[in-house]
Amino acid sequence: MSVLKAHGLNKIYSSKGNVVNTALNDIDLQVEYGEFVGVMGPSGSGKTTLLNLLAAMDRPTSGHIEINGTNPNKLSEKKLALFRRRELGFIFQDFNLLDSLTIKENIILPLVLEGTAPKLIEERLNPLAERLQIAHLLHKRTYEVSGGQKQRAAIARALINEPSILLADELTGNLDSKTAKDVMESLKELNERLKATVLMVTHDPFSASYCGRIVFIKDGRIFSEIRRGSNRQAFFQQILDVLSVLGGNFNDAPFARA
Ligand SMILES: Nc1ncnc2c1ncn2[C@@H]1O[C@H](COP(=O)(O)OP(=O)(O)OP(=O)(O)O)[C@@H](O)[C@H]1O
Repeated sequence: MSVLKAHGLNKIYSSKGNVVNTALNDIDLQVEYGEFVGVMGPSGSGKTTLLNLLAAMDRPTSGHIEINGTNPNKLSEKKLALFRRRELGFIFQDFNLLDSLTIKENIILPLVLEGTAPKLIEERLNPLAERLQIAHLLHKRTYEVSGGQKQRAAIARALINEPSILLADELTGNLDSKTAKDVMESLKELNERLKATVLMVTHDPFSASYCGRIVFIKDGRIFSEIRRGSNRQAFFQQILDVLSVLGGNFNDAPFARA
């Protein structure tokens, strides 16, 4: 069952009627229920643009998107806001937690906004916090916990309303390599145990090696796609091989880890 279907996506940035940039060109992408998909590509290849379109933050110039059977671009502003809150979970590089709230208040915010009953909120929160190993931190403020713990809280917040798909943008970009590994292992476990469907944009081949499939884009087009076998280390090597063919700027990526 497909959770996400994108067909023939084009995005042209223009200014005063003049084409400034063709950022995406005829992108077809399908994500199945329970998949863990990575999107990689050199700087400027169109990854953020693609994520923005899939997150319904921006509209394609042409093409069609369907998430859980709904085309978000056909919704009114009000319905779109609800759609994004119910169907999509977001994880960002800089966590996007509210510093004035506790970890628990941050995590449950999407349910509070929905007017969910406190009992149901607790029933959703507790197993998720346990699984992400942040149950002991729920009453702390964001500045009292580490970067990895903040990102775990952000993952919990993204999953608490059981979205159709989790969209992540460089979620390990602000984490050291050991913390990045721990966070990716947790995300992989949530993907496998809860069948959380994940689409993640990343520059980091190590983080990407936790995905089940990687889609590479170059100059706004799909360049290639690889699937993981049982061995993560072998997949890591395969990713490096594609990146070396792909070229572009991956200098900030930690190539040495496996
Ligand atoms: N608002 C905009 N107006 C005009 N051009 C834009 C705009 N946003 C992005 N672009 C251009 O579209 C292309 C794709 O950009 P995008 O940010 O999607 O790439 P990216 O792969 O996410 O890059 P990075 O890895 O550096 O974040 C680039 O050529 C970029 O300069």
